[in-house]
Amino acid sequence: MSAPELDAVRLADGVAIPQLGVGVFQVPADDAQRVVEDALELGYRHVDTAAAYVNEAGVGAALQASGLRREEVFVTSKLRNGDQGYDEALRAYDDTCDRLGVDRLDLYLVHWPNPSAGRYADSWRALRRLHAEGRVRAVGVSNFLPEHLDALDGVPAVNQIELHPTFQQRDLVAVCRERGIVVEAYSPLGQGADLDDPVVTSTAHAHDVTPAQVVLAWHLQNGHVVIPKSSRRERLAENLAASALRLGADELQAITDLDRGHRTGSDPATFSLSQIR
Ligand SMILES: NC(=O)C1=CN([C@@H]2O[C@H](COP(=O)(O)OP(=O)(O)OC[C@H]3O[C@@H](n4cnc5c(N)ncnc54)[C@H](OP(=O)(O)O)[C@@H]3O)[C@@H](O)[C@H]2O)C=CC1
Ligand SMILES: O=C(O)C(=O)[C@@H](O)[C@H](O)C(=O)CO
Repeated sequence: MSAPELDAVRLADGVAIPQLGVGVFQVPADDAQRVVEDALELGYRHVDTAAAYVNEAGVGAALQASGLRREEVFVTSKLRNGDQGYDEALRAYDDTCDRLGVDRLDLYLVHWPNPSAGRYADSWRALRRLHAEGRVRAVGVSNFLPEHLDALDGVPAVNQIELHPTFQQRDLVAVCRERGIVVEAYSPLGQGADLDDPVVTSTAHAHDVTPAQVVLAWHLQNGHVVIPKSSRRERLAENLAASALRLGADELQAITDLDRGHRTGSDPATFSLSQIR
C-alpha cells in the first residue's frame, strides 16, 4: 500500500486536524529531529509533542529542515503539570513556541488534570485567552474525565485520551462526542501490547497487512484522531499506509469486542505533579 492523502477531522471551531499524526513520547531529544524529518518526508502532516517530552527543540529543527511551509504541518504541544496555573501557562506557551521555533501552535493542550494541584481550571482559562487573542489555532485538554470537563468554562476542542482496542473508554468517548469534543487516541497501539491479539493478527493475515495497520484502520474508521509513535522509518511508513485499509463491519466489531479495561498509562484521577514534570 502507498501512503494515501490524509483525511482531516474538523474541530468545533472549524480548524482541520489531520486524522493521523505521529507522536513523539519517549523519542529522545537527540533522535527527535531525525524521526520527525522522516515522518514529514513520508507524508505525515501532524506532529504531537509535549513540553514534558523534552524534545520540542528537535521537533522544531525538523520543521525547519523539512522545507514545508508552517501552515502545511499541524503541530500540537502540551502544558506540563509543573507549569499549571494562569500566569505560568501563559509563560509556558511562549517557551514551547520558542523551543519549536513557531509563532503559534495549531493545538495546545492541558496535559493532565493533575487534580491534587487544583490548577487545571486556571490553566485552561489561560489557554482560552491565548485562543481568543489568536495566538493558538485551537485549545483542548488531555486525560480529562467528565468531572474535569464539567469544571471548565467553555468546551475544549479536543480531549486526548488513552484509547486502543483493549482500553476503549467508551463512556468517556460518548461524553466527549455529546459535547462536540474531538477524541484523540493516544497509545493507539496499546504501546504495542494490542498487536499480538489473535483477532488482530488473523485480520491482518486476511488483508495481507500488519497488525498495527489493522488497529490503526479500526481507529480511523471509528473517527478517532490517532497519533502512533515509532522511531523507525519503516514503521512510520507502515502506520501512515494504514489509512488505505478498509475493514468490514464484522471485522470492526470483532476488534471492538476486545475491550477489557487494559490501561497501559496512568489513571488521570490520581496522576499527579510529582509523576511528570
Ligand atoms: N497525552 C498523554 O498523556 C499521552 C500522549 N501520548 C501521545 O501518543 C503517542 C503514541 O502513544 P505511545 O504511548 O507512544 O504508544 P503507541 O501505541 O503509539 O505505541 C508505540 C510503541 O509501538 C511500537 N510500534 C509503532 N509502530 C509499530 C508497528 N507498525 N509495528 C509494531 N510496533 C510498532 C513502537 O516501537 P518503535 O518506536 O520501536 O517502532 C513503540 O514501542 C505518543 O508518542 C504521544 O505523542 C502518549 C501517552 C500519553
Ligand atoms: O506521554 C505522555 O504524554 C504522558 O503524559 C505519559 O505517558 C506519562 O509520561 C506517563 O508515563 C503516564 O503513565
